Amino acid sequence: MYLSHAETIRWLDGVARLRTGSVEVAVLPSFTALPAAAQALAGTAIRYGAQDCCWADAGPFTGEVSPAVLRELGCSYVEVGHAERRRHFGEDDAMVARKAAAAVAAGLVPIVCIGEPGRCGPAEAARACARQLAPVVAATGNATVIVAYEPVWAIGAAEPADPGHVLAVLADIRARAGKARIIYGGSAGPGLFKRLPGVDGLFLGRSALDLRGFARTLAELAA
Ligand SMILES: O=C(CO)COP(=O)(O)O
Repeated sequence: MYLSHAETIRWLDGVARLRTGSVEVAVLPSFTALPAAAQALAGTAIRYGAQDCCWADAGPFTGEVSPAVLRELGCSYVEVGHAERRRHFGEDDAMVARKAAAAVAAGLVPIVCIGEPGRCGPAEAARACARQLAPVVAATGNATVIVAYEPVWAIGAAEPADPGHVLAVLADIRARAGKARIIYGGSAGPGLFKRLPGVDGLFLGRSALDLRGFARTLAELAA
């Protein structure tokens, strides 16, 4: 929720012109911009998705957005369990797991956000992530899932988490997450990817809003 609708449309037009090479790129704009994303990204390899969804496809859930409708709008992905959803909107691990399962059932790939809430060592962080991940793994089985490891304290911060910390927690997540791809988020941007060997991708917040920075990060992933 950093951009106005008009700014989002201009940003999507810029995203459509990015050179993605071999890198899989997906953008997750506000719900209200999804039809514009479909239009702007048509004919490109860039996929799009939403930042949240309901755990039900239809019914009396005023104000919620159905995963089936997201699929109908051409979404490939949906983010669930972002730290801000957990903190401001009371989402708990069980609810996030239900959302992930509903996304899978609707034909979407859930991007499930997990991460320790405060600064701590990698062992404690891994325990927090394991608690968040377990119900998701139980609810989604063998389905394709992307896990976004985002230490909550590194989101919106000046710097990403230390690569040593990230890689230690990532190893533990990988052991629990089956074949899920694992991406890192939390003040990610240019210069980070090469410092995180073994991570499957990056989850960009603010830095993607600057298209030149986005392009630089993409070039580093393609290298
Ligand atoms: O939460 C994030 C992506 O969803 C990360 O945001 P920042 O990259 O702005 O820290």
